[in-house]
Amino acid sequence: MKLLKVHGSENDFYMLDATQFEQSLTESQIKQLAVTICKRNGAGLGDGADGLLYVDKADHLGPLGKMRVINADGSEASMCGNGLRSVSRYLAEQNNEQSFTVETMAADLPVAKMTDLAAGVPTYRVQIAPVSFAAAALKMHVNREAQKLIDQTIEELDSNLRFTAVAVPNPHLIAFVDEETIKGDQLGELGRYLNDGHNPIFPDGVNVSFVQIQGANQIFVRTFERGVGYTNACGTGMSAASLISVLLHGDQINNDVDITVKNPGGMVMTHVHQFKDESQDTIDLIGNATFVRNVTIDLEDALNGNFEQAQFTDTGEQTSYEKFVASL
Ligand SMILES: N[C@@H](CCC[C@H](N)C(=O)O)C(=O)O
Repeated sequence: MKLLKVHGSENDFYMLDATQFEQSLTESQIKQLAVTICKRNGAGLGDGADGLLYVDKADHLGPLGKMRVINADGSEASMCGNGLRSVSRYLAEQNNEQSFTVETMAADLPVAKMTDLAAGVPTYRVQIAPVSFAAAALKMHVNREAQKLIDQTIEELDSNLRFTAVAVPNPHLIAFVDEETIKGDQLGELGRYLNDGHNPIFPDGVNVSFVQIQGANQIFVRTFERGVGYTNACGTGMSAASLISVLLHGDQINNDVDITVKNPGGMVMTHVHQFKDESQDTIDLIGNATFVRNVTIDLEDALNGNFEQAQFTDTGEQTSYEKFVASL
């Protein structure tokens, strides 16, 4: 089996092209593979990963391919912004196309190759959509079954932080904080509680992001992800944070020019497109799609967590990415 280790803003994944198999993997094999290879600290394949990007043929005419996203804990997500950039690059290079759509769980999304952010840093734009603020879409039960949560406190969580919840279409909970809070432990405490599978507010879990406004059209976002934990960046989280920044802090963050979104793993650009009907809103997410290494391993070995025979070949792209981050 061939795998590709990829990342977007150091949110890292193993990408698996399902078309290489004569017989499709079963659902339980896909989940088991994600859980086994993504483990960190030497327990998984290589340095592990935040998730598995499962690339397959599209189910219908139009898209160049289909992306499924399996988190490191084996749960499936409806969307992954950082992952979609790498999948877009993979499909672009396989099919010699620059602009096309990719099927995802909730929508076929337009993607395109862009000018590289820096030398040796391949860059793609992906659309993040559909957007919904509805509690039902978020599977959220908050503040006596409020239908939306926009810039409100949640007393059970914190009496000062003001939260906004939005599905893009995976669920996100966003709060604007100061520099000390963004660096502190509260994000992890909230993230662990809201993703414990028992809490009454988000029983299915939620991605939690703290956002700091750093200047005109510049924000910093740190995310605790559902199904993973802290990640270096979350593409849908940064897109959701950009939309909420425009909504709540339009004096500093607006749609006139791209928004610069810094994160612990690097930087992306976003652009929010707003419509009268907010369910039509979309966000462009522009950032690196770095292929770090090719991996070859026997499928049965990978499923059984036996990684001794795995072969790794670095692409050399990571050096260019690190140079780019150092220049920020
Ligand atoms: N890292 C991703 C989001 C992956 C899915 C998320 N953990 C979820 O369960 O919703 C991104 O870049 O968007």
